[in-house]
Amino acid sequence: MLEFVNVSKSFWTGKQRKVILDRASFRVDIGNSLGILAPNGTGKTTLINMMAGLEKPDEGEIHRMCRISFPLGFMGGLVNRHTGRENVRYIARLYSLDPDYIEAFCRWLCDIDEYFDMPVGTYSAGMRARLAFSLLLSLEFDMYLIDEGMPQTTDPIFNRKAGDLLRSRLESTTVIIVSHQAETLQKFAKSAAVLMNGQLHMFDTLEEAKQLYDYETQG
Ligand SMILES: Nc1ncnc2c1ncn2[C@@H]1O[C@H](COP(=O)(O)OP(=O)(O)OP(=O)(O)O)[C@@H](O)[C@H]1O
Repeated sequence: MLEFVNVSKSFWTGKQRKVILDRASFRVDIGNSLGILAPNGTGKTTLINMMAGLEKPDEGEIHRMCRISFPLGFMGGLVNRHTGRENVRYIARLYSLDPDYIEAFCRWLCDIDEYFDMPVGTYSAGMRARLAFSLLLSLEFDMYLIDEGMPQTTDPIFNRKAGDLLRSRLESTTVIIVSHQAETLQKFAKSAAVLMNGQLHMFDTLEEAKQLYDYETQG
């Protein structure tokens, strides 16, 4: 279970206060995958980062009662001066998992040959994305956080291999996915919400959420 209790978050831009959440309270239960609709620039990434613990709220409490993933596509956990192998073994130990298994899985999935044993700082953007994505798939979480659909690398073979794995994983787990369009949420969301005016408005179905979202964004 993931719970926000009276959480506020805003940014001061130098001219105005940009409010993302204003004393918002909601909870997401395991088994009830949630799709969150929000227009661009309203705080989707900030919200997902707060869920993951990457960003702190200004006020309020966030309770994480299960294993919550880092956001899909997040690469901040990789250390440039360490090799891919060192990075994934280190993270395996952080999660109390078998480093040999995690290394073998990531080596197989990201398929970057000798670069796996070279510092991550030498990788292309696509290689980094493949390593981060492989790492996420090698770890087991109770809830997966996804910002705007599946991240795509430019490698079609990797996309197919990793996409199939991700889809089968997500079908049997709990997903929180944020997007500015309902179609992206359709496949996974059991319930839905709209992020608006600092609040997360919860609905039982995506259709209901979409009605409010369309009304607010299209008039
Ligand atoms: N550190 C920061 N300082 C000031 N403003 C910020 C900061 N981080 C985010 N913002 C602003 O807060 C708002 C929400 O940002 P966020 O990236 O969460 O939105 P988003 O919905 O994910 O955007 P997009 O759809 O464009 O990716 C934006 O207006 C952004 O410019």
